[in-house]
Amino acid sequence: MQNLLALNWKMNKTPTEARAWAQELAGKLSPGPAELAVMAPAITLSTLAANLPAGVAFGGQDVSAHEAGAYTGEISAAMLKDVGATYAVVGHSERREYHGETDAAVAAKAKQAQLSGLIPIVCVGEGLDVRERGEHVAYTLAQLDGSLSGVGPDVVIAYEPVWAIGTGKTATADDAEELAAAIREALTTRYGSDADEIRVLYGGSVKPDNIASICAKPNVNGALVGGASLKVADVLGMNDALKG
Ligand SMILES: O=C[C@H](O)COP(=O)(O)O
Repeated sequence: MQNLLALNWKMNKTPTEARAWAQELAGKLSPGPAELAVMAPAITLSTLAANLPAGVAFGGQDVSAHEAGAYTGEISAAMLKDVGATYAVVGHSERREYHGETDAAVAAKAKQAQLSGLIPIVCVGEGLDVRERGEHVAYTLAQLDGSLSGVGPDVVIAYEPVWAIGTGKTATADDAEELAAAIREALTTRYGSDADEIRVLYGGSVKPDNIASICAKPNVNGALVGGASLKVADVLGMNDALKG
């Protein structure tokens, strides 16, 4: 399965900065080995559509659970699809923490994304307190179960331990694999053999110097990257590291 390098800019880059980033990438990227996808602020997506090199996908960082209508400030799945998006991140820990998103809300967003032909990237992962109690596997699988209620198998899962996000504390490759394997097993229970095609990403302080060992694990199929997605040099470094 081809690794997915999903680049989450979070609330960074104006459309002008996004254009410069995309043009720099277009000038320097050589094809493969990972699939690249930029999860960017919605206001930059048309600019990315016009400037990203061929083969580099993009998507939203969130999507509404509603199809259309009186939901001020929301972005619908159909809107993302119309500008050419392939993916939509749902249930990122920052949405769960700062916007109170529940597993049920995340599942509703993922379902709405799929109805418009987008692939949801469903994020799960435990906080430090849960990890220290040794309950990280059970916690994350319960979150996964609730977040996939009614969601079909055309999905990507991102395991992001919250304590490793933006902190410089990376989970070890073995930590990532422990959860990726548990997630794969849960996906197999839910989707049968379709689970073999579902990419399970790791996220949390991924950089050019640690991505290769993490993605070498059998159940890890790429990374969801925050801080190291902002500079083209780091993105090229991560992509090169996956060449092995
Ligand atoms: O979506 C990305 C994750 O939150 C990881 O962010 P980070 O690479 O800055 O730790």
